[in-house]
Amino acid sequence: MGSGSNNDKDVHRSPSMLKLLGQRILNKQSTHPEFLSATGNGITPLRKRPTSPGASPSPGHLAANRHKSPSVLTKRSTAVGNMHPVKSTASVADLTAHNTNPFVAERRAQENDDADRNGDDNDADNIVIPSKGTRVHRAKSTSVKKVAGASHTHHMGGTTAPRGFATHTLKEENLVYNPYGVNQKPGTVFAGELSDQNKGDLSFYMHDGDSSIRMLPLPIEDPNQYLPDTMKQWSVHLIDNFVFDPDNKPIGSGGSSEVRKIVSSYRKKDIYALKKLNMIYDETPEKFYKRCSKEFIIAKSLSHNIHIMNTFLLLKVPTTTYTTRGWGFVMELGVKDLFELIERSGWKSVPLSEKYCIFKQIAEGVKFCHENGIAHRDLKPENVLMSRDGICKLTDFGISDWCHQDPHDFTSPIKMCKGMIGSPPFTPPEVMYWEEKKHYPEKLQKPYNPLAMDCYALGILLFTLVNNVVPFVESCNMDPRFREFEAAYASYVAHQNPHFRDNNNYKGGPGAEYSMSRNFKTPNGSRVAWRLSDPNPETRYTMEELFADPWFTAIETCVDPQDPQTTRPPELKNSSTNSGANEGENTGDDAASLAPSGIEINGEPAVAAPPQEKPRSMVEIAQSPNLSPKTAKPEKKSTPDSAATGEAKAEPDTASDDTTELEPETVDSLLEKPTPSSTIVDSMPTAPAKQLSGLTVSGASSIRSDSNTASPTPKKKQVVHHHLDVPSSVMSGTSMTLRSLMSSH
Ligand SMILES: Nc1ncnc2c1ncn2[C@@H]1O[C@H](COP(=O)(O)OP(=O)(O)OP(=O)(O)O)[C@@H](O)[C@H]1O
Repeated sequence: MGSGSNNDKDVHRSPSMLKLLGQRILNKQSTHPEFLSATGNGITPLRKRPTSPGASPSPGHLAANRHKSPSVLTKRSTAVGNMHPVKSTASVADLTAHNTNPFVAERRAQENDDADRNGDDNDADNIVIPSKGTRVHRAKSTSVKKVAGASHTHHMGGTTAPRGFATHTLKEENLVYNPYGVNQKPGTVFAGELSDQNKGDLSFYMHDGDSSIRMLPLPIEDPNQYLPDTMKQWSVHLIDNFVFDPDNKPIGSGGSSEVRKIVSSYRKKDIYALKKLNMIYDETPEKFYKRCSKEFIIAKSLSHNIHIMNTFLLLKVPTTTYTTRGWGFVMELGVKDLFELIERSGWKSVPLSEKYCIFKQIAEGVKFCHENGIAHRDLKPENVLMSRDGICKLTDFGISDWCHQDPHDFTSPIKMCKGMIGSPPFTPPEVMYWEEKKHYPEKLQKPYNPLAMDCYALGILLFTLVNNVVPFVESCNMDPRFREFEAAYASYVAHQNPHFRDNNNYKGGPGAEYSMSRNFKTPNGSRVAWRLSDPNPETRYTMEELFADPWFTAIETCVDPQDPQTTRPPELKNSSTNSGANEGENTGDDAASLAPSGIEINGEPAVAAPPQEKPRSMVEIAQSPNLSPKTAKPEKKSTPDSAATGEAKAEPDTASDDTTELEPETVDSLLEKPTPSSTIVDSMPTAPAKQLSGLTVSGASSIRSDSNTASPTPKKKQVVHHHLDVPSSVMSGTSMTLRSLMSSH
């Protein structure tokens, strides 16, 4: 970016910039540096970008705002005035279009029809690329028109695209009260379809069975119906073995989920994250189940690597004070995500060696995904979680996909993708061409390699880690900053380093005269970032090339990628579904004897004695809802005390103390029954919350030095870096703001 330095100068001295700063400071919109964005002035703030079509240009990086509905964020950001209208991140609608789950047989003929109509963006019938290396596109015989049509499937079928999707700035959107606090996206009934007469009528939200309501109809499906045999679960109800954390605040939220802490009913120190999944747009329940089960299958199949967030269970979540009924993942609990670290003012002072360590850990996670036939497709700081011992772990496989034409055969060719997915600017230009709103000529919309997409995101992540800001808002030539980058790239290769893109050429990359390279301090790090962010996917670094790069291989990390996962899998003692599953057949009262075969958690059998019987499906239960007296309940209800000590078997519904043990209960009634918060709180241990709150506070003490509360046999990691020790000095907001802006590029 030859002109980059001049531009940078202008940025730093621009009177309009100072004026803008003054306005912002006076308006007290925020004292945080990244809140002060400047369009076109070369400063691109880091903003949380949910993978969502309704993603607003939100100041979503502020912790306080992160749990609020996008509607609120949109309003706020509009008020901020000059903030970039950050365009849509990948469409949540894409999630539905990408929900092909090879493990689920088509359940309805109608569903088949739907799939055909929508097309599958992942279909790559005649598009072949060798798994290794050459990145050759052989154009499909499909007409351009058809390809373009396929892109519409990413937006819920073109004309049926939800309102709000095409208008990312959502100017017309009304602020709508969301009684659940769940992350309803603009374009759903809450923002787009709510008729006037319904506004303000809270009962409207509580209705069930109306297709426009984002609530699953009863009965909630049994997750086992959607899982392959090897992943079938003995227990499928959250309340069988977990309780909500008394704190009960969401710890994160995304375009289609809300994340809360839950605790094992038996071990108060075993704290997990519950990713409660929400329906999106006009998604049908069937599509919701397929989408979520696909995400779970991918996440779980990858949960054997230290750099992947461990996902344990896919469970039915009841309606409680804090959640609506549905499905949720039980996951390893992260302390914070990488976005939260980068947004801290102290991030700029984090030594490069630590940033490179984080980068390498992320790359290890990506490599593991690819080696296991999965493309992540939505890499960004928000989707990198930090464990309590400071290890980086990839999460959110919501738009991930099997990347080989035969998902089970990793030697089969790479399955090329079509359509807009991902989160700008981490989405590469070849994918951005599919963004409908950009109106790129259809001839530019070529099938793309999802692995190259991940490599590009890694490059932008490296730039972001090193420069403390994203390099541009979107990786497309409609973004002036990206245009500069692209031009600088071409110029550098043409005039300064003609062999830059050659294999095994490890000459240094662009130097300090390029603003994006200035903070690397080494042309070798710059080389890796530029090679990964190559706008041309044909010459972009592959993972193999990255892992062969001498600078990259020399990066010291604080964890060995071969280390085992450290989070203890949740203990399961109770299974309310299966306790009635085999009535009349099962002779044993022992819960373990009811477990289906093949259940594994973290590679280990969930129960000792797998039985032969199939778990009873929700359909079967719905047809014959009474539970067998013999197997209906554990023999004893747990008391708060016994739950805390882990001595007694858990009782799923601690509120129903006066219910007789043998009283027939339907799954519907279990799901319908709200869990009174007071009861939950009573039965909750208090220690974990305290310990966790200590962990989340930034400060001098290292997270590593804290005891590992999740694992009974914590593996002591070698302390090399303290990734979680990033101070946030917001106290002198104004000066910090100015200083940050002046030095950010
Ligand atoms: N296991 C976890 N532990 C702690 N926090 C988590 C966990 N999983 C997710 N989070 C938090 O919740 C946020 C949203 O999670 P996630 O990205 O998985 O949801 P999503 O709905 O798929 O989001 P997106 O809009 O990116 O698709 C994350 O950025 C993170 O801050």
